Amino acid sequence: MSPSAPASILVVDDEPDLRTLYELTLLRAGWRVQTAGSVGEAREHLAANRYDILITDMRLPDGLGMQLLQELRAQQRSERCIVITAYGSAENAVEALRNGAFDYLTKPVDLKQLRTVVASAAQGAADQAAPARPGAASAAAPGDGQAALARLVGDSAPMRLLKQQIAKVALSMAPVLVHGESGTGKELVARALHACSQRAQGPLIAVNCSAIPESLLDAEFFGARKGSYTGATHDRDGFFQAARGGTLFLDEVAELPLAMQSKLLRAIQERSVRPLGATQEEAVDVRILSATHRDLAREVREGRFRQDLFYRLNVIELRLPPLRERREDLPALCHALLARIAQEAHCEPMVLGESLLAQLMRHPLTGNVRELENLLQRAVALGDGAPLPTHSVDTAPPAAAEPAIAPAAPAAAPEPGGSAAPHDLQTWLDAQERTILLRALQACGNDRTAAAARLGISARQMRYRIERLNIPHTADGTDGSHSDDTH
Ligand SMILES: Nc1ncnc2c1ncn2[C@@H]1O[C@H](COP(=O)(O)OP(=O)(O)OP(=O)(O)O)[C@@H](O)[C@H]1O
Repeated sequence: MSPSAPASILVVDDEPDLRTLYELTLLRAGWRVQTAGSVGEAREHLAANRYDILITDMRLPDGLGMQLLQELRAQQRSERCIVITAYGSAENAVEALRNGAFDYLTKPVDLKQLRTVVASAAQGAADQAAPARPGAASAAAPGDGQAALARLVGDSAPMRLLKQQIAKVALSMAPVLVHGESGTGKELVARALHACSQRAQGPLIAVNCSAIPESLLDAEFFGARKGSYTGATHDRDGFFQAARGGTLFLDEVAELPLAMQSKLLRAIQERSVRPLGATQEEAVDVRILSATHRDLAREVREGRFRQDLFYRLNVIELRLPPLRERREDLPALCHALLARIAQEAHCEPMVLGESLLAQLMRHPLTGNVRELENLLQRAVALGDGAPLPTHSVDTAPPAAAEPAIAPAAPAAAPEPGGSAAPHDLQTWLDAQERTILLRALQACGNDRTAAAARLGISARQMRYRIERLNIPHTADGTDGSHSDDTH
């Protein structure tokens, strides 16, 4: 397709009335359309012509629309496929997306949604066909996409595979679940997926699901009308509306309470949301990405996560390898992180000494890249010669209640109100917070709810902070059970 020519579309449906309805809708929107009433007829058209988009019903008199999808894929054809599935048939929609469909539509097809989905597919086809500018990146990962992939530092085999997968799956509307331990870079993956997609010009709204108080979840996700709750002084958009035309990234999605999971499922299925206090649903054209460090299948088995939502979010799963599986990335990661630290501090990057690198190579780094970043910040603050803490942050014996990442020298860890300034405020603040949380947990016999109450924060906030700071399951370092892990 030349970037200026209207997209060409093949519509396959056995019901003549529907075929005509789709054809007229698409012609009126300015696209070129041909139609077929069966798999056989579609095959003939596809043998004779190239299209930008194939729209096919699932059930056809002589076979399944999915067969056409698989054949196009086997022939490595570039047509983007949109599958029309029966209402409520999540299996077909998910199977189509896993088979490489660009998107799906549910019967009865909403004509406005048809136009939106086709416009999105046509846009992607035009991007693919646009001649690459000299020095510009490939269509699969345009300039911003390449930059976002480059920000994901690492050239080890698992990272190379991951980057290939990102560039590939970014191109459709399929929901992606990013799975990886804390600090492995799940948010960076989500950003790269967005930047490599044709929605890159649209917004990316990243939401930390564990950080939102339960009572605000509805308004935050779906928006609220003026007066719908005390303090709602004006209409407010929610995350879904803010992400229109772009991507909604649900980080720590496993932490959503079950009631919210149902509402989220509905919003994804219906592609519309109803703001608090509103009478009408609003259509939202949003791609959903999500991430978790938990084993979501296990959360489903144990009744903490809805199976149907898991199924919808996990159409494509990307696994982020922990740092211990790609130790060879350490030097490049250190280099990139030191450059970033220097840029933020407006100083020259520290040159990584052999002995520090050797220490890092031996370090457990169970807190992954985030822990590496903290250790390097500490090394910059204290000088390369300072020995690293011997334990990883989340395996350090907390009985000593000394945060492993806390700068050791008094000058680097001043008392609040003291005259000396910390070299790195964030690391210092994190260290203080970690110590306070550990003390509260110890004082409350590891009861997180009680510790949260003692500190005047909600249990959700407590859980979020504990995870952010890689605090072990029990404040005495033993492997006890969670006391407040209800969802
Ligand atoms: N491959 C990488 N290259 C460069 N920086 C990275 C990489 N992976 C992670 N980081 C950095 O490590 C920090 C943690 O990354 P990020 O927040 O994406 O992790 P996460 O997996 O989402 O963690 P959590 O589950 O705790 O939220 C960030 O500062 C991020 O920029």
